[in-house]
Amino acid sequence: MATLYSTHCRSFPSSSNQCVTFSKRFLAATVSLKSQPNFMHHISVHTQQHEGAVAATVNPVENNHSGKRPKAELSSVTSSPKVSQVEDSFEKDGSECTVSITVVGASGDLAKKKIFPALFALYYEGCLPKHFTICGYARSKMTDAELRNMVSKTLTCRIDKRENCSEKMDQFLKRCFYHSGQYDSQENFAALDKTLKEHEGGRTSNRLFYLSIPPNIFIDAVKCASLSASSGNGGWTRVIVEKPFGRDSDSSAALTTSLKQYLTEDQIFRIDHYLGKELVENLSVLRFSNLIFEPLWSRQYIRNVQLIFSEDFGTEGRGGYFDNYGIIRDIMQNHLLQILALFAMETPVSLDAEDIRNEKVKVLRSMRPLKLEDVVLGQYKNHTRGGVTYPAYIDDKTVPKDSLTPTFAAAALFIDNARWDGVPFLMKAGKALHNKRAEIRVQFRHVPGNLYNRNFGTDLDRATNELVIRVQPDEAIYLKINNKVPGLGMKLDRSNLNLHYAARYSKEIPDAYERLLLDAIEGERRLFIRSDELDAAWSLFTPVLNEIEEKKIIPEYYPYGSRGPVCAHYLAARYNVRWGDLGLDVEEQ
Ligand SMILES: NC(=O)C1=CN([C@@H]2O[C@H](COP(=O)(O)OP(=O)(O)OC[C@H]3O[C@@H](n4cnc5c(N)ncnc54)[C@H](OP(=O)(O)O)[C@@H]3O)[C@@H](O)[C@H]2O)C=CC1
Ligand SMILES: O=C1O[C@H](COP(=O)(O)O)[C@@H](O)[C@H](O)[C@H]1O
Repeated sequence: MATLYSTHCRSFPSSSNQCVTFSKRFLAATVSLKSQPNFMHHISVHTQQHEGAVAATVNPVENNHSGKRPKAELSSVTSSPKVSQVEDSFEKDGSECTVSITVVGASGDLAKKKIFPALFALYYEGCLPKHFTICGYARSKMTDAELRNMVSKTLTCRIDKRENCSEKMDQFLKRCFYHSGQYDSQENFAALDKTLKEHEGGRTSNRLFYLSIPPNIFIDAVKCASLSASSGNGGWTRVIVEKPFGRDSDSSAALTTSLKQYLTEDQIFRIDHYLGKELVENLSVLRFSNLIFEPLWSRQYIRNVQLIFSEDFGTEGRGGYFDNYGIIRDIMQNHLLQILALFAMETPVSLDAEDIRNEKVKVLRSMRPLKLEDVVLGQYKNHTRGGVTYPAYIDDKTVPKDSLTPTFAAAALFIDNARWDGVPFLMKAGKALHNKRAEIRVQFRHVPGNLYNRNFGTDLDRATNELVIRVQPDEAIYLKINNKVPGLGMKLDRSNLNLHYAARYSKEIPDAYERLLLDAIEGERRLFIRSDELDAAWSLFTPVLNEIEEKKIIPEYYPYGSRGPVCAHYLAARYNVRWGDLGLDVEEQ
């Protein structure tokens, strides 16, 4: 089974008698579960006729809501006439399971922009189970038809497969329903439970709640969902929680404690959507499946690592949320730190979620808490270019005029372990900069000796090998090397060995939310944040965040659309580093 690792879409065959169908990827990732007798006694695996799919029939080990994938079960069923008119997947023998996905906060920005489109993409790709229900839940009054109309505006057909798209959209929308209610009303959630049951038609119900709501109402919603709308008949109940997971160590711990009053850790899927991005997912593959990289992956050969995030727009309507958090909490403590952990962790024992997350926690716990002198803060100010005036951060109506909240930060972090001792991990994240980009840059040490030094002139950094993993946009992995310019002379040049995804693969890259939603449905936790990871992440940033707030540190003001504060260069220079994204080679622009 270990050789089955594959990113093939996980299709759900329609034959009955299969509560849960797993991807090859999942089977590979769960190899280590062999050692858990309870798991292997209750799972039988057989291959499907068609290429790429492997199905597993799972019998219940015990009947509870732990959210572990193997606990799905078969159930007896009674048909709901209302539902059976809509859905053709009802199995008369009652052997089917169903998944109900409730988007809590369905009227909001994230739901419209990301969650519903991702669910449609999964449906389009045949990745959802045969029988499923999607239910929007929010306080706004809406009919099913109004929800469908709202959702339909943001659904897109996949670029590489437009066939039957509108037909598929209609079919998908018929599976979408809406239920209006308060987030703190058990009664309203009990009514939701009733609606879900009607759609589930007596099948074993697996329930996924996606909390797409502001953090101050997370616990109310979790309490009500858990007490009044959990799966009641042997299926699992899982909750996807969106960031922010608190704003420092204490509030994060308090959130975890409150969540655990109603859910087990296994049921909580803390989402960091950067972990669902294709090139972040590829990081471990690149490193652990290519002999040429892993031996170089240490202080011996790597001079510094840079994690860079930039956006070419400001807070744009999200200032109310952002002002309470700032860029360090919004991007660094989660997205960039998660990438860093995956980049720097030791080889996990297996691809099992717990093995990977154990290694991530270890590396996070080996890091030094960030110090104020290793941080640069910035905030964007207005700027007029080409007759257009771009607003300052404090021009956002939801932001106080005297706000010191950083919209840009650069930081130098260190991992005090044998592999990374002394290697600066530089982070840079900002809004309203000159471009939109997320990338990992690995700068290698200079070649020892001076055979070709004079060909590089005085600037040895020009000759440094650099591996760039461009997460977005225009995904690519390229390695900067030195080579000879063809001809009779001896002139050296810099070139890129380039894996440019758009040129190499014609298939559209799935959105991060698609991968993560599918993982949550399948019970794959590898890309979700465990509570001890979260604690370790906050421990690194909480002291400096407190100090920034207590000392009211004034950020450096940078013009909207610029490259950000100049001080970021001084920070890098202190560690003998030059930001790789500045002197961009022509082919990188
Ligand atoms: N938008 C984005 O790009 C991203 C968002 N997130 C996180 O995802 C979650 C949802 O984000 P987003 O959709 O932007 O959030 P919204 O502010 O759009 O809120 C979602 C819904 O929650 C309800 N709501 C809003 N404010 C309140 C309130 N004070 N009390 C009770 N209900 C309220 C509203 O629905 P109704 O009034 O109908 O009940 C609203 O439509 C948040 O935790 C956010 O931090 C994370 C990453 C990116
Ligand atoms: O989590 C967040 O991410 C977005 C950036 O996500 P991307 O996938 O578009 O790169 C960021 O704009 C937002 O501030 C932050 O909360």
